[in-house]
Amino acid sequence: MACIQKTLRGLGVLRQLPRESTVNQTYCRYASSYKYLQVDLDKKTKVAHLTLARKPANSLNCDMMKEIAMATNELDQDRDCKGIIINSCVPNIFSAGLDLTELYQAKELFFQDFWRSLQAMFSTIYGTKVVTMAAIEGHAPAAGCIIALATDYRVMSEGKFNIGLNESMLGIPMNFWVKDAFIATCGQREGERALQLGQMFIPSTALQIGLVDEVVPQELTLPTVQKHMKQWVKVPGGARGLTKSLIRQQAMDNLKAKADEDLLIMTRHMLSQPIQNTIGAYLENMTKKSKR
Ligand SMILES: CCCCCCCCCCC/C=C/C(=O)SCCNC(=O)CCNC(=O)[C@H](O)C(C)(C)COP(=O)(O)OP(=O)(O)OC[C@H]1O[C@@H](n2cnc3c(N)ncnc32)[C@H](O)[C@@H]1OP(=O)(O)O
Repeated sequence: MACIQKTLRGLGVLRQLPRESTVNQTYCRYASSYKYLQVDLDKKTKVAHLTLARKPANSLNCDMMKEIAMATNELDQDRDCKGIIINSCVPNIFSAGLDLTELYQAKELFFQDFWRSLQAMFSTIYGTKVVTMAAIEGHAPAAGCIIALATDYRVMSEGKFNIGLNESMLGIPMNFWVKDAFIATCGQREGERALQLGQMFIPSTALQIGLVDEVVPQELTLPTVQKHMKQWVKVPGGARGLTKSLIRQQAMDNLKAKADEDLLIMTRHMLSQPIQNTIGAYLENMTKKSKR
């Protein structure tokens, strides 16, 4: 979609994307194109599955975020695609959020690329006119939650899983477009509470505050999303897509206009010694935990 490509180019990312739409892609082309994703488009149903596939936890490194943005963009331009379902091939984990090993002691240039890739991943999913849904079959902290927030409909599995934006608990201030996406989904009051407290939610509470739309047994999560997708793609795409754009355009414009400012602020925060110490300590804890 021209609008997304314009935004992405405005963000200064995805320079490697082709300018022209690549229609008539085959099933195979998608399946074999990515290192950290499986992308399968069923030309009959016109629904694609974009499966996050970076074991052990689908933590989002810079390349994976670029791949997600590229795959979404390709599908967005494919006349054979009307809907994208994002799910995970890692049992019990949708995504563990940003790859903290890449954020720890990151060099400034690398961090800039990393952060622009996060902006691009979000804005590509958020801005596509194609229907997007998330099948959240496990944990979805921080950037895992951000992917889900960018979609049109979220179904989460019952179980001892967490979803939410825990940044302030980690001593890191929220940035504007993540805050906006959360408030657009859950409302001002829930946003004020959840984001200041850095709250993580179990599925039933996530449902109560509107962070997810449905909670079902794990084995029914993907089938439930597929059922809803079947309904949504029946709605005439032009009208539905334009309505979606109308609703989301302002947030997209804001992100585009303030992307550089966001990058500057986040570079200052994330590379500061106190936050680097927090990330280091967090990583150490995770290593200790997985050795136990
Ligand atoms: C601290 C910096 C925050 C920056 C905030 C910036 C604010 C701006 C806006 C927001 C942008 C988004 C920020 C983020 O996404 S920061 C990342 C936040 N993520 C988390 O806090 C989750 C961390 N992980 C977990 O809580 C658990 O792993 C999880 C519940 C997801 C799964 O638990 P489980 O017990 O099943 O699995 P393990 O913990 O044993 O993990 C398996 C292996 O995966 C590695 N792992 C997990 N998470 C990450 C990660 N985020 N980055 C890198 N690696 C990760 C873990 O170390 C295990 O590895 P090994 O098997 O090799 O030991």
